[in-house]
Amino acid sequence: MANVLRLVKMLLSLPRRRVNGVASLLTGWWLVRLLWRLKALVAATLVVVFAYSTWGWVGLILVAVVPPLASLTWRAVHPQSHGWFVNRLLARHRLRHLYRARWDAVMVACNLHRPLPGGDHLTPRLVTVSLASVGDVLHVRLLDGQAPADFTRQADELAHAFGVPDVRVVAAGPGRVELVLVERDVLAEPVILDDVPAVTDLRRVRFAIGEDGRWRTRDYANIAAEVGGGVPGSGKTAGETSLACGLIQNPAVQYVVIDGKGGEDWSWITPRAAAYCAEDENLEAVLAVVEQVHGLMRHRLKTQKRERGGANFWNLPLDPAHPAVFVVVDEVQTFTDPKGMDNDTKQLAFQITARLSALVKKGRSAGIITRLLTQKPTSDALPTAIRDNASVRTAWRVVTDDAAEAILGPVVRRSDITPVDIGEEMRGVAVVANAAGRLERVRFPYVDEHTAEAIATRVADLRRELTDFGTPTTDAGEGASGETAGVKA
Ligand SMILES: Nc1ncnc2c1ncn2[C@@H]1O[C@H](COP(=O)(O)OP(=O)(O)OP(=O)(O)O)[C@@H](O)[C@H]1O
Repeated sequence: MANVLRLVKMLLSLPRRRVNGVASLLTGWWLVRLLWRLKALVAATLVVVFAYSTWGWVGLILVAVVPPLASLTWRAVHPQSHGWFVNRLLARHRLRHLYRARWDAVMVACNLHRPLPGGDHLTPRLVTVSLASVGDVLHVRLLDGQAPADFTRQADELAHAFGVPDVRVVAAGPGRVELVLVERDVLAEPVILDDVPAVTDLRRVRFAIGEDGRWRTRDYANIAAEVGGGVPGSGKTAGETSLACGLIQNPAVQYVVIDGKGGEDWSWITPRAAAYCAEDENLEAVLAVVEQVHGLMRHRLKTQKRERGGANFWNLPLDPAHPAVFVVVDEVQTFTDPKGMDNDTKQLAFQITARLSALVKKGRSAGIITRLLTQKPTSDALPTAIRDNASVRTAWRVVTDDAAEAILGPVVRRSDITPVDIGEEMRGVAVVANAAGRLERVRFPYVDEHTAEAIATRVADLRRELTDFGTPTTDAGEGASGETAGVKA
């Protein structure tokens, strides 16, 4: 009895951790914990033992051959789900064995912990890891009182601690942050598509890939107009082409293209375009097309509520009988910059600019989205009345800060990210404002004109005349008729 009392006394005098250790040793709990930690190994061993004891050597051969064969078959039949599963396994493995093991030490070393009285400390919680083409993404729950900016300040230290060239910090919602461990610049390589999926939801239209390797989307229900600019050959037309290839596959979308270059950059869309005009000199033809779209806008604004039950196009169901109309004006400076024009042409240019300005200002609730592209992003080429009403701006490579500001606005002067830094060889890379209003670099995918033409031909039966939707016919110029070269309306 005295011995038992002595033992109890001794246990009570031991520190709590050591008591737990002794209890675990005596009850065998340590064995359960060890087996649980090594559960994958234990399960594999049990399968091998079972196979061998049941089928002998044949069982062992089956165990060695069946899983890789099953995996290969799965990958061949459904590569997406196979890739997803493998990535998940890999991400879990890295979370447990690579990142969680070092997380506390890294947080302390980078001063992102919070010391507690008594020498202990709290660290932000590493919730999970996902794999992106740019590198691993760590999903972190912040400590109370922390903000993503605390991590942004320590991005350099984090990059050194994790042994990667760069760490990008992305706010991922209240109390959450994502650390993107950048191992490669995904924007350095072109993204070439040999087909483009149809856009089914105009509120989530994929348009480019961000620096984390993920697609960026736009909500076209909230966009009246876009402006885009960049030096010749920077990728404006190609960027628009890849976007159009997805949109034209939607029966509730019609496309109008006016190409101020006067070339064949957009000829691929002819089979599917409700109106196509590649005139750089016959401004009457251009005005005729713009008048048609403007007429459709006015018609919708005046009749939509009475005929369809709502004044705002985007509150009504999307319907091929009432399609969203995308109007692309490439090299818009051809029509808006009056320098060097004779008086008659100036008059036409003035009318075109006035109509475009009205479309930009009032088109949204009529379901008309105007997209203006220019290689000359100055106030002559893009009148401020138009530019300032365009909520989405895309700057491909430009060479001056003034040009960058002309497209993106004054925000670019305060940002580390600027289209002036885009290298000449990085065609298709642009700077856009993300949903939070911050500038970011993206890469537009590239679809060659033959692929684009094949897509347009495939869905040519979705093409409708603008006059089918209540647009008054126009006699503004002979160039507006379908017979005139380069014009189809
Ligand atoms: N996203 C891209 N990925 C890879 N290459 C691209 C991309 N975009 C454009 N390019 C390359 O750059 C070339 C020029 O592109 P594009 O015609 O779109 O330039 P642009 O800015 O519209 O020029 P311009 O103002 O002279 O019309 C393309 O023919 C293609 O070779």
